[in-house]
Amino acid sequence: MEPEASERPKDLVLEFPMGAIADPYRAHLHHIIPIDFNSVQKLPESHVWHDKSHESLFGVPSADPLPVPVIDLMDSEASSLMIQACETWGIFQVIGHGLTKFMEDVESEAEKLFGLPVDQKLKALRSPGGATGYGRPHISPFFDRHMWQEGFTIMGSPIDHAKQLWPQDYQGFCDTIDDYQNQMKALAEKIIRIFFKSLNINFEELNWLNDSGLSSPGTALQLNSYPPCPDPTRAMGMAAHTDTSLVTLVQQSKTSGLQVFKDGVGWVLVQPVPGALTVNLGDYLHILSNGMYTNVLHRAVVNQQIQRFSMAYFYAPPRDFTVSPVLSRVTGQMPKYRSLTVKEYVDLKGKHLEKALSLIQI
Ligand SMILES: C=C1C[C@]23C[C@H]1CC[C@H]2[C@@]12CCC[C@@](C)(C(=O)O1)[C@H]2[C@@H]3C(=O)O
Ligand SMILES: O=C(O)CCC(=O)C(=O)O
Ligand SMILES: [Fe+2]
Repeated sequence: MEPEASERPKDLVLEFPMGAIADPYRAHLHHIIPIDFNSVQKLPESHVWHDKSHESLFGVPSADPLPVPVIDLMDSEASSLMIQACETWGIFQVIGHGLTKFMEDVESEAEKLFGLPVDQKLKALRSPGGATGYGRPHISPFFDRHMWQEGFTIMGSPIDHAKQLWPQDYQGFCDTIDDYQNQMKALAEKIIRIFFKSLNINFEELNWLNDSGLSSPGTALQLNSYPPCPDPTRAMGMAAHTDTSLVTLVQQSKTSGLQVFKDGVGWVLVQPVPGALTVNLGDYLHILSNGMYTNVLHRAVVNQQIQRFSMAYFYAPPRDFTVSPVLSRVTGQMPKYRSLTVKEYVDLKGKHLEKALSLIQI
């Protein structure tokens, strides 16, 4: 492996000619409408991925990398294991959460949704200014090629889009999604409490638990489908990115595809563990910890045989919350980032994607 292949790429987006519309909130329809995956036999030129900054999609790292840590929530050491995992990896898997039933239910709803005829799915298409509904990844406008993916983004209740997808029969989907979001929210808060405690932030004092007004957390549920791909080594499922969240809980189906970038190693596969949820640390915990906790760079690759699904639950602070490197106050080190509100950060990320962090560096 070339030595530079194991250095985390700094300015990902520079590798791609940015379209005129770099702001996801002003995406053109061609950044939103997925192709009809059933109708293509050969990988279209529009989906051939040019990614010069990383080693080839399926390149195996020279040294056998350590697997991503798997942590049992019932383990008395769970909290310190999570913290350890995030100083290095920025990602771990959790088992022992007792949520298997909810995970199975949501996966079968996702399968049902993406199995609908294309015309039906397009009825729930995300609008150019909108955040929720069916379509390509929100980060699509940053890339000059398309990803081999279709997604469905939910914020709060999915009822409006669900009615368009299943005019008579939307309730089951909505109930399953509501239950799942409630469970994921509780688990996300449990994990965030652990990290906040390590940073001397009192989660209870933040008063996010009361779900009203401006001070409620920003949450989203993203359902992803990656259809079988005729030429997987030349295509990309989900381009490399870090999540705009404190933590993201990712449920992978049995089929592997999620990869994380580990400094000094390169791309490492997150091996699906039955019943496990993957916890990705996002940008906000990275800033709050003054860079101590890694906001994990990750991507999803595709395969030729099996349609792969993933469900990602994003948990972010309320939009008016000021994110600043609190760890620097605790330890006396120099802050690496300037303080800014969640709203400001979202705007920066919408314009600059992964360069957003370097723009707020001190
Ligand atoms: C709450 C979020 C977080 C978003 C934007 C918004 C709704 C959907 C999320 C995703 C989901 C898919 C990957 C990603 C990179 C994308 O394209 O859309 C995510 C993005 C982010 O983490 O920035
Ligand atoms: O499909 C996956 O495993 C990852 C999806 C992802 O990173 C996301 O939705 O943010
Ligand atoms: Fe992600």
